[in-house]
Amino acid sequence: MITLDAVRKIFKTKDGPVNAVDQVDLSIEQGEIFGIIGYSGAGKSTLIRMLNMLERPTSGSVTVAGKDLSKLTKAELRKARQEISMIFQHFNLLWSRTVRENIAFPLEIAGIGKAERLKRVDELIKLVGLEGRGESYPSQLSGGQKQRVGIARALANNPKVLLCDEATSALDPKTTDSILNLLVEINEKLGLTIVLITHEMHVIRKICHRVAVMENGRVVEQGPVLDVFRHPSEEITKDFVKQVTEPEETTDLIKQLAFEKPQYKIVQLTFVGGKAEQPVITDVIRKFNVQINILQGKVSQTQKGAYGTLYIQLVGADREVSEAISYMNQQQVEVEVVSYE
Ligand SMILES: Nc1ncnc2c1ncn2[C@@H]1O[C@H](COP(=O)(O)OP(=O)(O)OP(=O)(O)O)[C@@H](O)[C@H]1O
Repeated sequence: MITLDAVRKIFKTKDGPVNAVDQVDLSIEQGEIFGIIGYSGAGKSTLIRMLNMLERPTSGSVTVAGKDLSKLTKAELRKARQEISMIFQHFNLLWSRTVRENIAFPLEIAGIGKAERLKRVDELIKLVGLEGRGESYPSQLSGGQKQRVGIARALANNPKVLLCDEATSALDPKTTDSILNLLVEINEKLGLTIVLITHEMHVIRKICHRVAVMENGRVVEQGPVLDVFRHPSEEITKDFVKQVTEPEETTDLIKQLAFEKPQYKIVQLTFVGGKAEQPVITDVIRKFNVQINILQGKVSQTQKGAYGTLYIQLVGADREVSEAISYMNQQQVEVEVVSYE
């Protein structure tokens, strides 16, 4: 559905050229929810804005639904943009228009007649769960409701692709969850391709099928979400994965234990599915003369199944502990001895 081939964007500034996006290749399938994660300044906004030519690449090509966007005339681009909608962190609603009028706006621009417009607005209001709020003004809505208007407006002309620019970053965790659930619902119901940018790994974890990690304008790692969670290869990806799997308190506790009792090993077990770790722990206790203290455990749900981490402390003689670790290494879990030097 979307192909980026050697895409670069260089901004000319008074301080010299800025390489915002540097030789990015990406391929996003139809019907996929694809996440791009990176810290501030990594080039995410610039990249997503090139997917609808709000920003033109300095070189390389962006193909969406079979069309090379940089080769389109102005009129063709306007038409193509009806198929590539966007929602924003700060909603970008028209404040003097009601919810219904905001949603109707792109339909007016597309020249849709009044009767059809009214019918379509009713459908969209229902789709995003805003029944009864059609006559309200944006200033009378909560953040989550405003984003629902943004989504309804973006869907008005039946786009093929929805671009989400930090769409939940201004929302509290509960509202974020409800908007993410709505995006999944739309993806499944309409078969819409969704590309989102974020700096929050739990957004990726919760709704994305695949993820690309950006750093200094480049995509440094990409893959199915569950694979990236299990085997992050770059340091930056490991940091993002920790946002979800390793709360700060755990890090502090582990550091303290490692300092106080350096002779005991602390091990992180990673497993896919909810039950995999249970037999391993029982087996280790039965087979080896070690005591196991469970420090922290967490199971996170992704679009493609559950992913869990468990931190344990192994207490026992060196040899028994090493043998227990080798044994765990041979089981259906990934094992990493944690150290904080
Ligand atoms: N219009 C512009 N002119 C000059 N430099 C720009 C422009 N837009 C972005 N940049 C620069 O390009 C780099 C990437 O910025 P970009 O906004 O794409 O990153 P980001 O990952 O989206 O970060 P953030 O989430 O903070 O917006 C930054 O160094 C930024 O200063």
